Amino acid sequence: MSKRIDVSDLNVYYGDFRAVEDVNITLDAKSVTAFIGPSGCGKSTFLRTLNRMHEVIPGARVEGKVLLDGDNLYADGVDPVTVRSQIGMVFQRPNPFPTMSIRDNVLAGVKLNSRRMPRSDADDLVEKSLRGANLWNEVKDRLEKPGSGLSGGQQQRLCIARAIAVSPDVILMDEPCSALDPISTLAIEDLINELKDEYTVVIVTHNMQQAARVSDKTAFFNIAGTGKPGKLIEFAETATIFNNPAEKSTEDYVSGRFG
Ligand SMILES: Nc1ncnc2c1ncn2[C@@H]1O[C@H](COP(=O)(O)OP(=O)(O)OP(=O)(O)O)[C@@H](O)[C@H]1O
Repeated sequence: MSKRIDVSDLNVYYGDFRAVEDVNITLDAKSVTAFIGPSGCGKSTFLRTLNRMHEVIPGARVEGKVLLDGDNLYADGVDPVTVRSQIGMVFQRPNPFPTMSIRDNVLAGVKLNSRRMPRSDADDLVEKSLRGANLWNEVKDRLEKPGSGLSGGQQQRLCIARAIAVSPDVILMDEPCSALDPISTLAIEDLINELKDEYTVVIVTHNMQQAARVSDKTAFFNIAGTGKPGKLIEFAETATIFNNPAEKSTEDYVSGRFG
């Protein structure tokens, strides 16, 4: 089930360094939100705080609130592993488990959450997830072969199948197409468009056309200089960000004048 994320007064630190300052934003359910901005402005750092993935980085910490349909992900007693099953993540480089079969890759997250299920239920889930990731027809005859035998674009769709197999509410994608060729990129973009019927999708991208093609709303982040924190400058409907932004720095960035 797709859920809304409300972020308030969020600051992110690596040790003493404040990497992201005072973000307030609402990410709508059943929609795609794109994060854009120049290198180092904190897009990935901020994205990771939405499912507590930053906690695997020593010294990384947050102040502020992230609510998933009203429930604070940072409240006392909330298990980050549970958070990550509600809010899945797809990374820049496709990262299937290389020696694991395609089938077991899809089921990897489900097994991690220690859900045991009968073989026929697992088969159904594998098919449903691979269909959901637009990969089923390409792999249905080789489910027992290793995930590493797929093309880069197929591997990324396998990772998306693995993410949706645990029935998350939200899918975070950190530059999911940056390692892919144009055809595979279009396949992922089509898929993102379909995923928003069921999930809240957030995507970090350096590709302006991609942000314009796939997202409903766009958040522009910027940084005043090296050593300064990244900030959310403007957040609006994607058409507004690209055609009629309120801030000059947004206009400069989307028109390619910097970044
Ligand atoms: N693991 C880390 N430890 C310390 N500092 C980090 C770490 N990861 C990122 N940073 C710093 O935090 C700031 C934001 O980095 P981040 O990777 O979030 O930016 P970004 O906007 O996603 O950049 P890019 O577009 O280049 O991927 C940068 O100054 C970066 O050097």
